[in-house]
Amino acid sequence: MSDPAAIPDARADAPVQWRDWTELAASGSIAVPGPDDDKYSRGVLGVVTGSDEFPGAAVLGVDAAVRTGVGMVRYLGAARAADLVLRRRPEIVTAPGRVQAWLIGSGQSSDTRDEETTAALDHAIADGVPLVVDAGALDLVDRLGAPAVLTPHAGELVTLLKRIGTRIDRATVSADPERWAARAADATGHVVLLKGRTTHVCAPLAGASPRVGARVQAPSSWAATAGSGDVLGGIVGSLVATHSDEVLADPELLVALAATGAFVHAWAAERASDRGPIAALDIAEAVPRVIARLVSGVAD
Ligand SMILES: NC(=O)C1=CN([C@@H]2O[C@H](COP(=O)(O)OP(=O)(O)OC[C@H]3O[C@@H](n4cnc5c(N)ncnc54)[C@H](OP(=O)(O)O)[C@@H]3O)[C@@H](O)[C@H]2O)[C@@H](O)CC1
Ligand SMILES: Nc1ncnc2c1ncn2[C@@H]1O[C@H](COP(=O)(O)OP(=O)(O)O)[C@@H](O)[C@H]1O
Repeated sequence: MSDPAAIPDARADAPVQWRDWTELAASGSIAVPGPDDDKYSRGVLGVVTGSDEFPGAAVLGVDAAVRTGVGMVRYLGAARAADLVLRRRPEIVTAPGRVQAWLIGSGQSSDTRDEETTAALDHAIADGVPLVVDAGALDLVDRLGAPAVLTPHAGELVTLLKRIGTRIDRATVSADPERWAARAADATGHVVLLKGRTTHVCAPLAGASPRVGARVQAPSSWAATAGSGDVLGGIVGSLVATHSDEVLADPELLVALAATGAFVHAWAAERASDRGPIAALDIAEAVPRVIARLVSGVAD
């Protein structure tokens, strides 16, 4: 149970203007390549995800990122995961080099992080480009200097808040996700995307109040399947990499990009599902059709 006495109230519950994220809103966050573009100008996503324990998460995130429209993905995570990523996606580059954004943490655990992964995460955090921080990298939140989106599920949000002295449980988060997503954004100073049937994206308080939050309602719950969040990480990572300069100029843009990622994920799940069960990779496979509809504005 939550312990109200443990909740610091100084900046608590500053107002948020919640906006339901629509197809029209999402269509504004898709970068369409032009005649002068090449793979680098479109944006490169650096990825440090997966581990010997959870190599599949790396495959899922990378596959989703490629299908969301990034110019290139550099995968710089664990060796076993890299083999699997290349088997699924020969387009991926495993050589180090410049990137426009990083996706870190999916399929990792801070408890079992090896030296190689630690070094790769250190590099990503020091790189100065925007980050998408998932699962097993959320413990690094205090070290993030560049603009970042944190992508916890309710359990991970509980852990995030515990680190700043707020002791609540998962049920408390689920009962009032708007409040706790906003609280986590303020506590960390980063945009927070709290996953669920309704996904809440909230910016930290920075000057003007109320700040903007975005809500994405999934049309069904078939996306609640293992690895689905790893796919979401790849989608959001791709959107951030393709808008890196804009994010560095205005970090609040991460709210629109993250909400668009959640929108694309929810509707890709819907398309893949056709009212039946789906696997996480099915969601990734349906992403291009959802993006095509967003950029054409035409229903098929
Ligand atoms: N293919 C891949 O590579 C995949 C990789 N993945 C990666 O795995 C990492 C861990 O992420 P996660 O969210 O699954 O675990 P975590 O946040 O520790 O929460 C665990 C909570 O769940 C609960 N719980 C467990 N079993 C339960 C049960 N049968 N029935 C009911 N409850 C059960 C458990 O409760 P407990 O057993 O302690 O009571 C605890 O509260 C992460 O890096 C992610 O990216 C995933 O995306 C999956 C696909
Ligand atoms: N009941 C639900 N209805 C629709 N989508 C859901 C539901 N529960 C979770 N999701 C979505 O599924 C994904 C689950 O992510 P996560 O919990 O990180 O799973 P995993 O770690 O297995 O990848 C998120 O995108 C979340 O928004």
